[in-house]
Amino acid sequence: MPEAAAAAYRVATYNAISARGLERLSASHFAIGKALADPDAILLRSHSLQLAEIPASVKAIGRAGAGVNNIPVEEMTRRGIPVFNAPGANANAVKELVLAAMLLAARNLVPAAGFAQSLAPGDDFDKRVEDGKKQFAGFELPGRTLGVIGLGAIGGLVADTAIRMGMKVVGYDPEITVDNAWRLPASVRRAASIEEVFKSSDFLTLHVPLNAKTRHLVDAARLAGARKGLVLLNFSRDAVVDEAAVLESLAEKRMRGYVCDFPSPALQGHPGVVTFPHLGASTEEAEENCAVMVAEQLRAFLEHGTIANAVNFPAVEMARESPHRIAIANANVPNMLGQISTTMAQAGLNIHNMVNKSKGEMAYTLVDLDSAASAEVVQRIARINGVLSIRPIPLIGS
Ligand SMILES: NC(=O)c1ccc[n+]([C@@H]2O[C@H](COP(=O)([O-])OP(=O)(O)OC[C@H]3O[C@@H](n4cnc5c(N)ncnc54)[C@H](O)[C@@H]3O)[C@@H](O)[C@H]2O)c1
Ligand SMILES: O=C(O)CC[C@@H](O)C(=O)O
Repeated sequence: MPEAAAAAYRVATYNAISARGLERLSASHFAIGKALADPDAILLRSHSLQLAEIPASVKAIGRAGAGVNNIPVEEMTRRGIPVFNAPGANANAVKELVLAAMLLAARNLVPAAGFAQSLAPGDDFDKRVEDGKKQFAGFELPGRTLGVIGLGAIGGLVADTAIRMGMKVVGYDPEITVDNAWRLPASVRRAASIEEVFKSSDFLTLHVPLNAKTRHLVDAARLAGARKGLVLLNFSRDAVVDEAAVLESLAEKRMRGYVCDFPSPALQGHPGVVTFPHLGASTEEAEENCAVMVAEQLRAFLEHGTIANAVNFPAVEMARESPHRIAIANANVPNMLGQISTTMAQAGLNIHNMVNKSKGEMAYTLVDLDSAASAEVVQRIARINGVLSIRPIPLIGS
């Protein structure tokens, strides 16, 4: 493909990425293609890279969404590769589906719609409608208690909307950010423990990332302590819930229902379960928001080395004042900057501007030089113990 050969950067896509996002990667600089070979960046949604061989050419991964459990983030960090996501960009879409889930569970809408659709035509049609409806009588939401586990972008919106609908909300999030805490309505009650949320909720909704701490966060012991008649809503990830424990609780009629975004063979056909095909972020608006946000982040990183919303890298901004920029990811240990700048000085390079930020065990440095670093100097820096990746970033014309 001649265009691909001419472009400065190659982006391999997996899953359907909104065209509005891809437009942010101009054709003059970016060759974009499904599973393109030797990519500089990978742009995906739920496609799993966990067992994939990620090519040596890859410099960044962009997740057009929130959850990054489909990406081997720790391995990427060791390789000095940032993993970007789109925080909050699909939160409203998920919130709306959670509301739909609460309403459909409270009013028995799925079986009721199935019943109405299944009625055969006949003289007594209207009578059969009226006789049948009794079995689907439900309840209303005001005054009921919604437990929210995880009060980030989605959990915060769900809590706020539930309060506006007259529900009581009890929340649990030991790692809540100050900004998210400020955004919560004052009437959200803070639970002292996760067990307290199970004990006091009519509905319980999960909005945590899937990781080692949240795997099977909903298990048999917690469900045993739940309020009778609980409706569990899972729009987080399948493995946050122990499905076998949920099915047992439903069979014993302790739980009223389980509504989730993750169908599985074990859940198929169960009358107390409603599943959707991972639809939470599937709105035009959310797909566009996520794709635009992550495409812009990838473009800024590839063209200038700056970083916003990487889950494993610090945020780094530096106005471009030189065509000779170098980006270095390194272990966050003493004397890395000293060794890097000494190597540059020994090669006669003058540092025009520099920024260094750290996040956890890794750090990231952007250096603008007054003249170009030779390939040999770049190699010398790459060999410094603790340097994870190094990339000269030429300034490309518009
Ligand atoms: N169904 C879908 O299509 C869909 C769409 C978007 C997000 N998601 C899932 O929802 C998750 C949350 O998305 P978000 O945008 O709200 O993310 P977010 O990062 O804004 O919020 C996650 C919140 O969970 C909290 N948390 C982490 N561990 C916790 C724990 N052990 N107990 C309680 N709280 C904990 C964090 O402190 C944070 O406030 C994503 O990671 C993803 O797995 C699903
Ligand atoms: O891309 C999707 O359709 C799902 C995204 C969602 O699971 C997320 O974590 O943002």
